[in-house]
Amino acid sequence: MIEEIQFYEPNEDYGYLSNFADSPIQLSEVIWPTSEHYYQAQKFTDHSVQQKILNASTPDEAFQLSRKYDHLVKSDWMDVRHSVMRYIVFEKFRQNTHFTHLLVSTGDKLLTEHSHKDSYWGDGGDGKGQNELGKILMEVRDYFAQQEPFNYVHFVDSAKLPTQWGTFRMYGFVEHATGKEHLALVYGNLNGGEPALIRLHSECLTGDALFSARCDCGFQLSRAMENIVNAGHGVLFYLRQEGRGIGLINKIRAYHLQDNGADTVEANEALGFAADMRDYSFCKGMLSFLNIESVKLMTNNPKKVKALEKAGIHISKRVPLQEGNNPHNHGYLKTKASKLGHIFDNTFIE
Ligand SMILES: Nc1nc2c(ncn2[C@@H]2O[C@H](COP(=O)(O)OP(=O)(O)OP(=O)(O)O)[C@@H](O)[C@H]2O)c(=O)[nH]1
Ligand SMILES: [Zn+2]
Repeated sequence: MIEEIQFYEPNEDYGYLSNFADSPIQLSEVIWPTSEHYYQAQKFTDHSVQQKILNASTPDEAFQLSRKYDHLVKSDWMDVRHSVMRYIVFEKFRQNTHFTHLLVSTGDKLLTEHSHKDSYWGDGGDGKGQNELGKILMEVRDYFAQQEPFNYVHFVDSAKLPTQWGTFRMYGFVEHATGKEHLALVYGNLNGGEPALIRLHSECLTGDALFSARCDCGFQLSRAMENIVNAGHGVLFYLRQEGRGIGLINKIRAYHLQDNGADTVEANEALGFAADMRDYSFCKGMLSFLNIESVKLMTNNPKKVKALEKAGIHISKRVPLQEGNNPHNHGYLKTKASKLGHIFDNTFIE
């Protein structure tokens, strides 16, 4: 495992850590294009110089301008520059939360600005520099790693997932509280402005992978993915909540009780579990990572709607997902309606 992350150019790996990364920061009425613009402008008391730097078209130009006016740098700059840098790096991550998720996902790795030109903010290229910018970034990371929604999950990696309907981008997250590995299958562009069509799909190995007809999960999973592709954009969150949170082996024990006449709620309770053990709060971390605030939610389960609303997500619409009714799961569906509050059209389960 890499223990050190070296960064420098904004367009390279981990470029978001650079002060040159495109990350608008609003301070009172002013929007600074990057933390570099702000940092360079603070060297001067002359307002016209500050304006020129603010309006620089690139962080590089902002840097060059501060060199051009070097003779006007305020006398106490060397005393205050470190606190200016810490302030603006904190604000950059406070206001650009996707970067914050990425920063937190670096875990406890050493962050080093690998700069041949700067042995104060960087490592001097030979590793002997002070790396003060890296130290600030690690401080900021430790702070946000304790804050919601960054403390729920951390992003690890993503990859293409071609399917029969279309190619999704699969994002892998690890839930801090349980260590469980959850997925977000993203399709299309989520930044189009309209609410994303999403599904919170609880893992059901028997239904999702073993073609079980005793529940509706597998039928719902395929339909949900097809709906997302047809909609042009959306996310299927695949949540490791097997057995409504009791796990696969306990679900088999519950099925065994159901084979002997118990219903899906009675079976859970006979095993000492609540009817539904799932908690969706960690989804807040994945939704925030993807910058999702308003959704159309494919579900028949009002509890999921409430869970997302509690997480501060706006549900613009609940989209029913009534699939796979068959003689083997008819009783199960009726119990979900009568005991777990699921909403089905009469035509679906009568
Ligand atoms: N304990 C238990 N879990 C079950 C049973 N049947 C399916 N599951 C699990 O229930 C979860 C799916 O939940 P459902 O209640 O079917 O549907 P839902 O996800 O709450 O609601 P929808 O979003 O409308 O699908 C999966 O984790 C399944 O493994 C059962 O009889 N007992
Ligand atoms: Zn199932």
